[in-house]
Amino acid sequence: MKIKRIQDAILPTPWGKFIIIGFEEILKNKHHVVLTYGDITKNHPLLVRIHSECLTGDSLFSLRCDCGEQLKMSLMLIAKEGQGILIYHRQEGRNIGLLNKIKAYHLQDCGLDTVEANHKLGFSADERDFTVCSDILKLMNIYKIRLLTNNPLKVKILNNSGIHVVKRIDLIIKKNSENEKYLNTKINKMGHLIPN
Ligand SMILES: Nc1nc2c(ncn2[C@@H]2O[C@H](COP(=O)(O)OP(=O)(O)OP(=O)(O)O)[C@@H](O)[C@H]2O)c(=O)[nH]1
Ligand SMILES: [Zn+2]
Repeated sequence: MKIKRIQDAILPTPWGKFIIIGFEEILKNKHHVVLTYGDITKNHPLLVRIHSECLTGDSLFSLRCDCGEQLKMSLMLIAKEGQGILIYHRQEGRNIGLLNKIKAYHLQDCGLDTVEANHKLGFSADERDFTVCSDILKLMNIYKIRLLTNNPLKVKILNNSGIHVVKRIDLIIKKNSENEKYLNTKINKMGHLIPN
């Protein structure tokens, strides 16, 4: 396994006290973060969110996407349940990186959708690799999960990697005029299960 658990610490949030755990992806010198809540040895299949890094949505209040609201809702649902984990998967912009994502946003300002913009920049629609997520789950002895996501592809990828996703749980955020086109593209071109 190419990951190493580096350090645990307490992370108080508006929804309660989580434990933050820093992981290092050794060969890539890349850092990931896991938040756990409660006794995660209990109540398996465990409630899990794999949240892909979105600096603009998670930290800068962007309304272009649903990430910030999904992040908050995930932490709230995990705390409400009493135990669970969130993997903060540091593959910004579906793994094209922050600067390319800003280029993709500019192309979207010019009329392209999120998939067309990625293609124009020479990337596939989704460049993410979820191996590190299943490696982290296995390292933490978590093999059966209920996954918070609207993306059935994530479920398929995890199932194929030896993590049994017993249930997919919707994480629907209300559409607004700023994120409507983005969400509709995810529904129409990327197979996300979000009500129209
Ligand atoms: N390339 C690119 N990435 C984007 C764009 N908008 C958001 N992202 C990134 O998309 C990732 C989140 O992926 P989404 O497609 O929104 O959702 P998902 O993770 O597949 O599915 P959920 O589990 O339902 O959230 C984050 O890494 C964001 O930074 C965009 O316009 N272009
Ligand atoms: Zn986002």
